[in-house]
Amino acid sequence: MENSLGLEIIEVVEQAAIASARLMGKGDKNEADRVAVEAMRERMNKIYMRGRIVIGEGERDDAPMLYIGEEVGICSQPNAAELCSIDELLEIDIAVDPCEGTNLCAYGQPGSMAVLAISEKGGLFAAPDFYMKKLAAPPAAKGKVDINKSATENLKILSQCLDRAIEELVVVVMKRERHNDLIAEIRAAGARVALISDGDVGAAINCGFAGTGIHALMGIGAAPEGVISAAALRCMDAHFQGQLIYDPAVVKTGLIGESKEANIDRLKSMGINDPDKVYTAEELACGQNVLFAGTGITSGNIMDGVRFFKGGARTHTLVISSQSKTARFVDTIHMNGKGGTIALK
Ligand SMILES: O=C(COP(=O)(O)O)[C@@H](O)[C@H](O)[C@H](O)[C@H](O)COP(=O)(O)O
Ligand SMILES: [Mn+2]
Ligand SMILES: [Mn+2]
Repeated sequence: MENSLGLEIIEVVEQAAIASARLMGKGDKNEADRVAVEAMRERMNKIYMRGRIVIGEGERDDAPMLYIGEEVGICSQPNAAELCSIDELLEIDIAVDPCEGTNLCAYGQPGSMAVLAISEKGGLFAAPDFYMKKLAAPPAAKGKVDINKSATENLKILSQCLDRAIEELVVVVMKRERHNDLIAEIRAAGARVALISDGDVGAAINCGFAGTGIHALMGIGAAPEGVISAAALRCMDAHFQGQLIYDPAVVKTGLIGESKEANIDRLKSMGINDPDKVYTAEELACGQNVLFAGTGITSGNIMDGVRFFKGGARTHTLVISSQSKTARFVDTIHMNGKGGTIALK
């Protein structure tokens, strides 16, 4: 999968990032999202693959978005058998967030990125558009920290696993009312809190690398983003746990259905009978082969954002593979064919 689709998948996130980056700082998050979706779909439909979106923009069957269940790629066409090889006809599941951190992009803030994860059919958890309580931590703490433990206990464990004082730990938390108690607890335990307005996929991935200055992600974000984060962290052997949040009272903001009871029924109808189950990274991205790719739209801790120059654009992409156990940084110069000097710096 990595060999046959790797480069194509990189171009999918690169094209989405370039499209969104043209709208960076324009204050229009919906448009930044729309162009990324269109660019992603256009590029995906040029790939010899039989793809199905399992995490996308929702079940909108006639919306011009990458909707859940949408089939993408040349080998999804009815006459695919004539066009594609047996390998290309293998079904691929895809989780996308064409513009993760639309607000960040729209307001010219760091950390927005175009991301996706792929695996063979059934290899990614088809999470409902609910919220998810998340815990991400570095490989050294994998399986040792636990989302069922308090933040205070987890910070003690992290401190031992990383061999640094709690005061030297930084935990990323989304700045939301629902996290006020969590933030107070982390601070009281002695650790430092990095508050983010958006973009918890990037925050989770930061935990997988040493040297980012980020040691954990705690709190509640969106479930689809949780699956994409889990895919990346599973490939890195880092820690990720997620638990669906179905009670609107816990989330405080955002619309997640009429009531807790109605949400439990919705989960049951999707085959999720234990709504309180804690999922590991390996359960959320259980495929034998999992590939994550993300291109910076605006610059962040790990990836540079898109830089435009007279003759084209330059992108920075992170590709993480469970198959080859690699995290690759791909620095691409896109030439628009109209001449102009390529700036190396
Ligand atoms: O910040 C986020 C927004 O994602 P997007 O809509 O693709 O730009 C995500 O990283 C969050 O995980 C999540 O969507 C968020 O926490 C849910 O929104 P909110 O109700 O504002 O907390
Ligand atoms: Mn997102
Ligand atoms: Mn998005």
